[in-house]
Amino acid sequence: MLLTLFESHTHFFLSMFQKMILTKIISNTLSLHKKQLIEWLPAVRYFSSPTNPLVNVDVNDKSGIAVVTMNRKPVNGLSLELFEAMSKALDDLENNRIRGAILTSSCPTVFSAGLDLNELYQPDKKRFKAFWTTFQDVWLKLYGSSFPTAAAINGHAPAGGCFLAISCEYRVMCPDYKIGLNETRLGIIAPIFLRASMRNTVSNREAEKALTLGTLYSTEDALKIGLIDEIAIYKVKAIERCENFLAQFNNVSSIARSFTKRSLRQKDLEELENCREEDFNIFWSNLIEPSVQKQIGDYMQSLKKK
Ligand SMILES: CCCCC/C=C/C(=O)SCCNC(=O)CCNC(=O)[C@H](O)C(C)(C)COP(=O)(O)OP(=O)(O)OC[C@H]1O[C@@H](n2cnc3c(N)ncnc32)[C@H](O)[C@@H]1OP(=O)(O)O
Repeated sequence: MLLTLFESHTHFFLSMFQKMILTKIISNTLSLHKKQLIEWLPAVRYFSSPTNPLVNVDVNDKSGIAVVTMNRKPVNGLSLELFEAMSKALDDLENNRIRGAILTSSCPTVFSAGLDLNELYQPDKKRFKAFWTTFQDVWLKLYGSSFPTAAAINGHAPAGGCFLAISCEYRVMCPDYKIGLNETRLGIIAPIFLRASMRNTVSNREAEKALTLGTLYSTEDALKIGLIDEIAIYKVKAIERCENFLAQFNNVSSIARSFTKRSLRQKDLEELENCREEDFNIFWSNLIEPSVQKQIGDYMQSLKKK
C-alpha cells in the first residue's frame, strides 16, 4: 500500500524533508535498508518542458539529464522575463526527478553577458524589485537544487553569466572566451549570494582578489585558479564532459548525494533566505547612486559604439 502511495503521489513526495520522514517511517516499518528503498522508488518520469522561447529544456530519456539552454539573443542578457523562465524551468526539473542538469546557451559566442543592463539603468523600482526577487529565486533554486548541476560555458560569461556558472557544481568552458565577476568595474557592490557562490568555487583569497579587482579571466587563466574545471574545444564536447561529470553520480545514492550537497550549501542559502529584503535594499540604494547610474549609462554607450 505504501508503494502504491509513492507511485501515485510522486510530486507530493518530492520535497527532501518529506522524503526523509517517509524513508524513516517506511524503513522502520519494513526494516529495509535505505539503499533498497531507493530502488523501490517509481521509475523516473522524464518530461518535455512546455515550450518557452527564452529557456529550452531538453531531457534525455535514457540518461535522465536535462540540457537547459538560455535563448535570449543576442547575448542572453538576464532580464526579468529570462529569470522568470529559468525559475519555472528549475521548478519543473525539481518536480520531475531528473538525474542532473546542464546549463548552456544558444548564443554562438556568449554564455550570458550578465544582468541585462537595461534592467539596471534608470530602473523603475517596482519592476526592479520583481527582477531582483526573481534573480534571488533563481539562485536559491539553482545553488540549492536537489539534482547535480553543471555549466557548459560555450562563450563569454561576465558578471551575472559567471555567477550562473559558479552556482552549478561543475564547469566546462570553451577556449578563447572571458569569464569573471566584473561588477566593481561598473561601481556595483557584489551581493552576498554572489560572494557565497564565488567562495564555494575558488579559495577565499582568489575570491577576494577577483571580486575587488573585477577581473575577467581568459578560459586558460580561469582553469588555473579553479574558476572552471575543464576546457573543451566545442560546445558539444563541453556538454559531453558535463554529462561525464554527472554520470559519476549514477553509482551514488541520490538521497545521500542531495542531502550532502544541501548540508554543504545550507549556510549560504539560509544567509540569503534570512535577508532577502535587506539584500534588495542594499543593492537598490547602491544602484540608484547618480555616480553608479552614470557609470552604467557610459558603459552601455561604450558597448553600443564598439
Ligand atoms: C551576479 C550578481 C549580480 C550582481 C550584479 C551583476 C551585474 C551584472 O551582471 S552587470 C552586466 C555586466 N556585463 C558585462 O559587463 C558584459 C557586457 N557585454 C560585453 O562585454 C559583451 O557584450 C560580450 C563580451 C558579452 C559579447 O561581446 P560581443 O559578442 O562583441 O557582443 P556586443 O558587445 O556587440 O553586444 C551585442 C549587443 O548586446 C548588447 N549587450 C551586451 N551586453 C549586454 C548586457 N549585459 N545587457 C544588455 N545589453 C547588452 C550590446 O550593447 C549590443 O547591443 P547593440 O549594439 O544594440 O546590438
